[in-house]
Amino acid sequence: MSIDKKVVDYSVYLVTDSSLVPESSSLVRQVEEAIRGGATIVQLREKEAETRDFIEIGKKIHELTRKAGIPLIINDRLDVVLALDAEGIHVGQDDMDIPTIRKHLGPEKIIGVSVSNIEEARQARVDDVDYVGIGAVFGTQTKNLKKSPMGTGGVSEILMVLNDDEEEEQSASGETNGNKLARRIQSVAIGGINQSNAESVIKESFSAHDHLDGVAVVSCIIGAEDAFKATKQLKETVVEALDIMKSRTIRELLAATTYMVAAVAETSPFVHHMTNTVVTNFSANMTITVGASPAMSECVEEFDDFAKIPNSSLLINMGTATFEGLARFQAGMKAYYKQNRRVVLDPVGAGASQHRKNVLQQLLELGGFAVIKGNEGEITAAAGVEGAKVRGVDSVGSESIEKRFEIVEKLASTTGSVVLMTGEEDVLVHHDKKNTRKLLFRNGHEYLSKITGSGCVLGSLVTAFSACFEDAFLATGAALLLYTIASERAVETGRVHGPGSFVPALIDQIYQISQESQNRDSSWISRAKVYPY
Ligand SMILES: Nc1ncnc2c1ncn2[C@@H]1O[C@H](COP(=O)(O)OP(=O)(O)OP(=O)(O)O)[C@@H](O)[C@H]1O
Ligand SMILES: Cc1ncsc1CCO
Repeated sequence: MSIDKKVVDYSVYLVTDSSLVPESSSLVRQVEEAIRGGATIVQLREKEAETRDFIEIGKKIHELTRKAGIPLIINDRLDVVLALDAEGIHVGQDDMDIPTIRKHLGPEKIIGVSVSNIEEARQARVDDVDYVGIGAVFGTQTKNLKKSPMGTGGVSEILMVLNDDEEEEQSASGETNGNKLARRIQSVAIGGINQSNAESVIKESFSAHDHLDGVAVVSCIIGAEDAFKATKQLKETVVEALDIMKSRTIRELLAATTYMVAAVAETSPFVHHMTNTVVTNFSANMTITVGASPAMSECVEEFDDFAKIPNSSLLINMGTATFEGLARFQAGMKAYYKQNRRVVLDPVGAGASQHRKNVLQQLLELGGFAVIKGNEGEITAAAGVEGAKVRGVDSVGSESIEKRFEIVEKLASTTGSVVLMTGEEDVLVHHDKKNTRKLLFRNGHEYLSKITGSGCVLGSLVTAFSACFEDAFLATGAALLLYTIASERAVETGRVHGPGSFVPALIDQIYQISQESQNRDSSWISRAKVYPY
């Protein structure tokens, strides 16, 4: 059975090294077990082997890979590839040049090359290889490194150029270079990767427009007493992490978040709050903490002036809305829309009483909200879905994830707004003409549900962020990540003994993350638990 190289799965890329095989096993046995455990591609790398031995062992391993329908790649030796009719070759920077190899192997064979910097990645693109091995990510016992490990940051930099169409056009300088990418170059990271760091390697190694396709490993499988179990465990981790990072939306969000947090502090948007009487002080403090500028006002006479302030935005929070309050909300919305400003709605307590339902109905009729955010009960009521489980301003009880997405999508499609449903897990959806983006977030500490106004102050952050960025979906996601990751870090300071001491620690951590982001330190974002849906 021949293997179509266009559909090869690079997720668990096994590289052999017979010197690492445990005494109780053999290389063939380790590879067999690895394939059974889920290895998706095998590279035979036997630097020390004589040609005859290399071919002998290659035949046995090729039999295994053929049976499993996965490719066998040969390290460096074109003659061995030809002798075995293997599926491809992997070469280093000092080995035979790619055009010569391609001439001998033809278009159907897989050619991979090791790259360790941006120039080599650009060259790999020009040479039209099928995949690159990016490394070494970490120090490794299986190879004497000539260069220092690049870390996941180095992998990201390479992924920034590897499949960048704009770069491709620039490098072609207006001419057709004949090598224009017809397809994506696949990529695996290599060097010191194992079961315990594979997830973070994949999650940290991304750029907004590209991601890894797998990890290449040697010792953690070849040297394992139980190669089947070792591979199975690695595969589960890798598949889950790749699923997340293949989502362009997630990559865009993660790549943008630190920048957005810094930019909010640097541009200091004005956040006009028409909010409830319970949370005014908390909301004002939280707004200041991210570097934005709050003002609480219900005075219709000054709305036009406020709306004209550069980078202004309006938050309407229905928490203690009266009938007279409704008219003020409407006046506020009109003043801000007149200046083309963003308005965010937090329909606090929607569904709790007939009065709130009426107020909400009229606000939605005027519409135009950049973002609508609320807890499950509130968003369910706003979506017009029967059975919202509420008690006053609290949401009680939870539907299945599927049902929650259904509700959020309904509100997002009827209003055109970005919709965020909060809770232990947060659901974020936006429908626009081009596409629908849907994400599930799992950060946040339980103490957020033990204090009043945790949703309301998140509304302040969402409003500040959406004042600064055209893409209100990413702005909302960034504000949510900042807030929920800060809540986790707050508790980890060791200074939190309950909900009371949690609040100041939360404010401190939001401030801290904002400072880190302004210093271009984005390491905090690797805590993000965000999933495609
Ligand atoms: N059990 C939990 N574990 C982790 N995070 C939570 C939990 N409950 C809520 N959160 C987080 O708390 C924030 C507020 O969400 P929540 O749904 O509690 O808002 P709310 O009910 O509108 O709050 P309030 O009405 O008090 O302002 C969100 O960021 C959410 O992710
Ligand atoms: C407790 C409460 N009541 C009206 S608004 C509010 C703040 C939390 O939503």
